[in-house]
Amino acid sequence: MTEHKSAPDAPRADVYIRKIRSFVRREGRLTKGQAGALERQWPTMGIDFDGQSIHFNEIFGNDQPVVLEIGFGMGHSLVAMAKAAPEENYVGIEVHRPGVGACLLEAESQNVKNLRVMEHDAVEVLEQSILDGSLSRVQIFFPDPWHKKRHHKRRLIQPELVALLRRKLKLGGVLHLATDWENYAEHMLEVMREAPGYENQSVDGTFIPRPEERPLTKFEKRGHRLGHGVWDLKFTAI
Ligand SMILES: C[S@@+](CC[C@H](N)C(=O)[O-])C[C@H]1O[C@@H](n2cnc3c(N)ncnc32)[C@H](O)[C@@H]1O
Repeated sequence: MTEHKSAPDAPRADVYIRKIRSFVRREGRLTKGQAGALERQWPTMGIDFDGQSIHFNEIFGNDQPVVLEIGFGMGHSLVAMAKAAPEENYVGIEVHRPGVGACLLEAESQNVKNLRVMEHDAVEVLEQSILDGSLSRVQIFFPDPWHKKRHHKRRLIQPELVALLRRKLKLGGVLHLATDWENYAEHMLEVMREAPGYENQSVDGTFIPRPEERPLTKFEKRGHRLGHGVWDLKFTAI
């Protein structure tokens, strides 16, 4: 694994993997609380995306392991995980501004310090700014399932993305995925089985039991209400 890009501050225009977005930008209105938290906390907890390399040790002021969550929604589970593990650094990337505001509001009320957030497309951040071998864990919980077959190409979990994530993970790092949509769970397993450089942590080569460290997320609760199952996958970078 390379620890650094050869030209650390050059945008990686050569590695763009796709233009199909996994999200539709919604102009959600911020609550007063979310807007206030964004204003107060962004200067310390926000990372502006500028296409340049991000050096986590400089941002956090230490070299603790870094956990990245993609699409954290309202961020409550991300804040709970960061609070429960002060010996790790957490970075969340989300495109939905009210979610970013809600996450900062929760982080503020929980006095969480080992968390930074970005408001941008995670795929672009990974392609352009996150250094190879810099992540200890990546978690993607309940990504949009894009139910209709003609929309499956919008699903975040695709061979190109998991290959990109493999480069960003350290050796021995972990990719943790969860979904409440059976067809997406099968798709994730298929993609991961074919992905070079990963080993399934499941004893039977499929899914793992729900890990205790994953707090209940908003979308998991919604899945329960709708009578959906939940599928967790954990793969180690080898
Ligand atoms: C179905 S929600 C799940 C939210 C949360 N993980 C949960 O379980 O409650 C998926 C989230 O992923 C975000 N998202 C989708 N594609 C993204 C991308 N490329 N970069 C960052 N966030 C993304 C969406 O804005 C949305 O908030």
